[in-house]
Amino acid sequence: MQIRGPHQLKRKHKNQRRKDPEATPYINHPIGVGRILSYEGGITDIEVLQAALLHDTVEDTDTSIAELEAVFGQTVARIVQEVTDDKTLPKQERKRQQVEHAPHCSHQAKLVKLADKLYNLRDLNRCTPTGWTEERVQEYFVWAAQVVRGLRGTNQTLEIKLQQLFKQRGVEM
Ligand SMILES: Nc1nc2c(ncn2[C@@H]2O[C@H](COP(=O)(O)OP(=O)(O)O)[C@@H](OP(=O)(O)OP(=O)(O)O)[C@H]2O)c(=O)[nH]1
Ligand SMILES: [Mn+2]
Repeated sequence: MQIRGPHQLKRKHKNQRRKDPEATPYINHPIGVGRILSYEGGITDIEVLQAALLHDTVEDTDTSIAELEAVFGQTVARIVQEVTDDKTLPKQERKRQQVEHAPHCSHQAKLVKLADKLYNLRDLNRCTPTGWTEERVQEYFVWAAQVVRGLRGTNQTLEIKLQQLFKQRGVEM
C-alpha cells in the first residue's frame, strides 16, 4: 500500500486493532500519542508531531522508511526509524535493545518514546489487553520504567506523569 499524502496515513493501520477487549482501531494510539505531545507536553515541533502519528507504521504495517522520507522528509523518517523495533529479533532482545538505545536517541525521538510509553501505560490502567495476566501488566511497567529512565531530562511534564504511574505500581524509575 502506498501513502499518497499525509491525509491517507490512517489507512496504514486500517485493518489493525488494539489488544483491548473491544479491539478498538489501532489508529487511536498514534493519534493519542500526538495529543499527549501537543496538549500535555506543549510540543509544537511539527516534525515530532508528524513522527508521533507515524511512529508505528514501519513496525506494524507495510510502510518503509524510504516511503516516509519521500512523503514527509528526512527528519520525520529518521525519528520514526529511531523508535522502530527490529521485529526480526526475538522479543526479549527487542525489549533489551529499547532499554539500551533509549539514552542515545535524538531529543525528538525521546519525546515520541516518552509519549508512546505514557499512552500505553495509561491504556494498561484502563483495561488489560486480551490474554495478558496481571503479572505481565506489572512486568510491562517494570520494563517501561527502565526505558523511561534513559529518556530523563527530555520533557518535565511527561516525565512527572510517567513517574506518578510508576509510583502507583510501586515501580522505581
Ligand atoms: N497497553 C496496550 N498496548 C497495546 C494494546 N494494543 C496494542 N498494544 C501495543 O502492544 C505493545 C506492547 O505489547 P508487548 O507485548 O509488550 O509488545 P509487542 O507488541 O512489541 O510484542 C505496544 O507497542 P508499541 O506502541 O510499539 O510500544 P512498545 O511497548 O513496543 O514500546 C502497544 O502499543 C492495548 O490494548 N493496550
Ligand atoms: Mn506505539
